[in-house]
Amino acid sequence: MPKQNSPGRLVTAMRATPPLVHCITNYVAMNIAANVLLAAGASPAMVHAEEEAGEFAAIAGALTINIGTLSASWVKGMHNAARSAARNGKPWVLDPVAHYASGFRRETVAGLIDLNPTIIRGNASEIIALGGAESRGQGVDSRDTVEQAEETARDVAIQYGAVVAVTGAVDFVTDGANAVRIAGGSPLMPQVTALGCALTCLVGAFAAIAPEEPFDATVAALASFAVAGEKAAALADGPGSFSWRFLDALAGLDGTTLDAAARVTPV
Ligand SMILES: Nc1ncnc2c1ncn2[C@@H]1O[C@H](COP(=O)(O)OP(=O)(O)O)[C@@H](O)[C@H]1O
Ligand SMILES: Cc1ncsc1CCOP(=O)(O)O
Ligand SMILES: [Mg+2]
Repeated sequence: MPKQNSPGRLVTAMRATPPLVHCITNYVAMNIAANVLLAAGASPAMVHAEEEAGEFAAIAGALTINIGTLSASWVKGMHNAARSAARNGKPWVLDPVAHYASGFRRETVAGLIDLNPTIIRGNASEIIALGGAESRGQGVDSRDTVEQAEETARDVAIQYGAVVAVTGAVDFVTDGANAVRIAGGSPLMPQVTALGCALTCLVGAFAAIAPEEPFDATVAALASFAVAGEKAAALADGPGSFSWRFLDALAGLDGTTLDAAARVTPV
């Protein structure tokens, strides 16, 4: 019998019943995010048009919203989708990519947070800035460490009633009361563009599998990336070969392997 909190049980459940995941993500991430979801056993759909995003969120198991490449029309689609997810009791995940970089991004994230994301996933600079603390972030990459973001992550989780995941060398997940660190992965991961965005979509896939357990769903997604990343890096020559090896490693991951290899430590 798997342990109650084992991330592997959610991997097994996903392979048994592939969830439909509604992803509003950026142009850079669309392809790799869809491939990551397929490798993990989920069914991705990239749907951002304001004319259909609300309708689609109602039929998907979960929604993910990423502000990486914004336009006014996309923001309307995001609002329609987030409102529809809330109306239909579907979890939704926010990825506030470089939200400190412009007024448009700041306003967009403020508006989306008002729509109550279930989970927020970002790198350290993004989460620090979300809590109003001093962030060194400029573009899409983090310039801060996860450790520096942990206290703010707890505050953000409490303030917005969301599970908050900060990713980096060692990931941190909190709902304000509970917290874990997840070790693993590889320094090659931030060398492959949009892997963080793809992870946000995978968090959505696990949230669709376990909508009542957003904390465990987030841990399962991050632990899957940590274990697959470590495995891929062991044989990779650089970011190019890492990228395809990572997809293969994710596709080969099953629940038992994940539970044996995941390094999840309560804080
Ligand atoms: N130095 C590192 N060592 C190991 N894993 C890392 C490292 N940096 C990032 N990762 C992993 O890369 C993935 C994407 O995280 P991150 O790079 O923080 O997101 P983003 O692409 O949004 O900035 C996560 O699974 C994270 O754990
Ligand atoms: C390069 C770039 N520019 C806008 S979105 C994007 C991708 C960011 O991906 P990630 O947040 O996973 O590094
Ligand atoms: Mg990112």
